[in-house]
Amino acid sequence: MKVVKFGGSSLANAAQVSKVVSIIKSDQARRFVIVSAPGKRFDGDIKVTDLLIQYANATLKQQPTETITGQIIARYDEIATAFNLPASVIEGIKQTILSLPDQEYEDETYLMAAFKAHGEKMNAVLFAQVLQASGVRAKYLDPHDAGLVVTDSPNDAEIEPSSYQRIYAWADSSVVRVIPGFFGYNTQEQICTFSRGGSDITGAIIARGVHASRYENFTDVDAIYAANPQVVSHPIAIHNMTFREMRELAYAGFSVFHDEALIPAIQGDIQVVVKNTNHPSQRGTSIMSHKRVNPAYPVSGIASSPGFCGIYIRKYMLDKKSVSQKILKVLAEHDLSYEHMPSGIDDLTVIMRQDQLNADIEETLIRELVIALRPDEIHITHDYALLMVVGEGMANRTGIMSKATDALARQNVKLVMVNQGASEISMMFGIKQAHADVAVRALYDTFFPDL
Ligand SMILES: Nc1ncnc2c1ncn2[C@@H]1O[C@H](COP(=O)(O)OP(=O)(O)O)[C@@H](O)[C@H]1O
Ligand SMILES: N[C@@H](CC(=O)OP(=O)(O)O)C(=O)O
Repeated sequence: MKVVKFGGSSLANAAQVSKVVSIIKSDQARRFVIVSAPGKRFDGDIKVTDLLIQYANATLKQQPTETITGQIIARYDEIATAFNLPASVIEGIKQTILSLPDQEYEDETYLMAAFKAHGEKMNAVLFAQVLQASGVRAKYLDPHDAGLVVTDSPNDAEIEPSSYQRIYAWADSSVVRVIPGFFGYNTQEQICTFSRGGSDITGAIIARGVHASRYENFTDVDAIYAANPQVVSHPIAIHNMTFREMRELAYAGFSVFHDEALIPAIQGDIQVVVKNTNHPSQRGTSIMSHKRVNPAYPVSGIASSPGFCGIYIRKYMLDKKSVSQKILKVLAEHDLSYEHMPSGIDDLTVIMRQDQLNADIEETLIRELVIALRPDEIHITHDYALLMVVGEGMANRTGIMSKATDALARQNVKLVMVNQGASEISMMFGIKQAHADVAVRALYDTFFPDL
């Protein structure tokens, strides 16, 4: 039995939804369908999740919301009309969207989570009706009834492992179950979402829960490519990759699959196949625990991710143990997380995601670090990107680092951080965000010559 997830691009309008119906009808093994909210129909369009975020913010600021709710409801109406669904379906969706501000929420963060989640919830309700109208025996299954319980972190939740046993109770369902992605409920029965792009996570959780033989993730590309196709033109497709390669690449910018979604798949040892809704017969990319490495191509992929900053600290006679403990304490007090902390004899840089900070938090952070560490120098540098070279074939190979740094030097890409050794299948560089695309292209041309 297979679990299939369709991303926002696959459900953006009625024409895309028709393709999804055909994909489900073409394989009886596709029993659990996870849906995202309608995504972008064209460049410059707005995803329903982003419209819902605007709606939540307008509600919180007590601003008018008619225009935004009109845009949200129109997205579902377009699909309901194309499939000739009864008027009661769109009426139900409309009333649910309009009544979101009238519900009770513990605070603003729970309100935001509940508004966002309704993009997927309404789409799953609608898509179950579309399937029925197309002759498929299908029913909506809410994450609550599926037993999908998550941690109490309204907009960045994680699965509670006890959920898997409850989900398993649905494994023998006699009808196709349509489940909204992206959210679950905490133990107080409040909606909490995963991080953005988190419908991939729901798909993997359901796949592990029902012991699926395969988790198919349908999107808008024929495969996962060795580099982002928006950066490198016509990159080579990766048809087989390992879980750990995908996890590192997803972390470093391959936004096609969420890095957290690999964890349930690894735990359940479930093959993940990324496929294209627009070309479902293409083989796509298979992600499993093992693969045969081609010695000619030790590198599988090159990724870059923007939005990092570094707090640079210089202190002579730096006692690493006490300094890092003090830094971690200050960060924890502000609920901030860091990604890397490379250090030298007198220097240390804390690399963090910049979206956690603003001018006020930065000022406080620097003030508290000065008090805690008495550094000789401290400053924050913004707009770094992390650049990652990943491949199972890199383990036990020499010369890869020098090839990479040579290629970057030829393009005048300055390295602010290098990390090799944390994982035997990857190396990481900190570079200026403005250099990221040039750097990805330089590394791609080096590791995939003549392709
Ligand atoms: N290495 C890569 N291979 C394929 N796609 C990539 C890669 N890196 C980034 N992407 C982007 O990921 C997009 C698909 O992911 P996403 O937008 O989340 O789709 P969905 O709406 O199906 O969830 C592609 O359109 C592509 O632009
Ligand atoms: N709709 C949510 C969750 C998601 O996974 O969406 P998509 O499948 O379109 O990436 C988001 O935009 O974050």
